[in-house]
Amino acid sequence: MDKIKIIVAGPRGRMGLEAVKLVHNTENFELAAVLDRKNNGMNLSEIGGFEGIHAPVYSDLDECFSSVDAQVLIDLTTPEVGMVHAEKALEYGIRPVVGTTGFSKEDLERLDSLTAEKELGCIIAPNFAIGAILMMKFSQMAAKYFEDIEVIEMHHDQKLDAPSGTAVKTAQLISEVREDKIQGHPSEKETLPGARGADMNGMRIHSVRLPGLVAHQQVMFGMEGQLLTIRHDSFNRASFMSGVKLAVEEVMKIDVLVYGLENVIE
Ligand SMILES: NC(=O)C1=CN([C@@H]2O[C@H](COP(=O)(O)OP(=O)(O)OC[C@H]3O[C@@H](n4cnc5c(N)ncnc54)[C@H](OP(=O)(O)O)[C@@H]3O)[C@@H](O)[C@H]2O)C=CC1
Ligand SMILES: O=C(O)C1=N[C@H](C(=O)O)C[C@H](O)C1
Repeated sequence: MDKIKIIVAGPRGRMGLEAVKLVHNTENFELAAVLDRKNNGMNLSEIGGFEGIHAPVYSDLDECFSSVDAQVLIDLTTPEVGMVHAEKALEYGIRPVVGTTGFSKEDLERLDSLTAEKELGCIIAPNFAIGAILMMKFSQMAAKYFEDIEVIEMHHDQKLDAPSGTAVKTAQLISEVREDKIQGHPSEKETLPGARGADMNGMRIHSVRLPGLVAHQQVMFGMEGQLLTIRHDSFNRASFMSGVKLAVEEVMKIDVLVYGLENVIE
């Protein structure tokens, strides 16, 4: 079987480093190149932490996509850059697997029409960890029975976007089965702005940022006399990698945009 040739964008990042290792260590994957805003023209193996992993480093998108023979781009950067990378990749016939979070509704719509136009698969996965996907699915199940819901997502303090992509996706999945409802006391007043968190269709989302954390979320469902809490914890970035592998394999089989790995996992 031919190997899937992959470009990783953001290789020096926390997730990018793990993704490079995953591609390097997976039998049917080949690391074709990396996209890095620094180190243009170097070989990845010359950069600290990547000894023995050989791949050309590009900083220019067009140069990279036009000269490298690749089928998949794994993007783990920032929302602004990730969107440019994904659009450009599709233009060059490369299928994006995007773990980067913080994309807007308009970004997703744009990628949806671009994938349709190009007839190429694209996967946007706010969370690659199987446990997190189950946490989201279980939350959607629970929301059929509990209408009062608060999401608490907790991350390391270097995270750029809030709320997390996972929290947004969780609230979207819940909104598919829950009637919009304003929660709390009808006359409640925030004496400190933001105290009640972000509001999505009446649900509240709270973002905690602390050093030492990796990625954690609990969804709390309240009802008279009872509380259901559904929680997931990622203690390291390796927890996301089986999902990245699955997404790369799946994106080769589809010709549409898939938003969320729950649509791929049975
Ligand atoms: N889907 C999932 O399961 C997961 C998704 N994520 C998401 O993945 C993304 C990356 O997270 P993480 O690895 O922790 O972040 P890091 O900050 O560790 O890595 C981001 C990388 O992007 C690069 N980058 C930043 N700005 C630019 C730019 N303008 N041009 C090119 N490259 C750029 C950085 O390069 P430099 O070092 O030069 O700044 C860095 O290598 C985030 O959006 C995060 O939310 C994270 C974990 C799991
Ligand atoms: O930035 C992170 O770390 C993470 N980002 C994703 C998100 O925003 O949900 C996935 C995971 O929570 C880790």
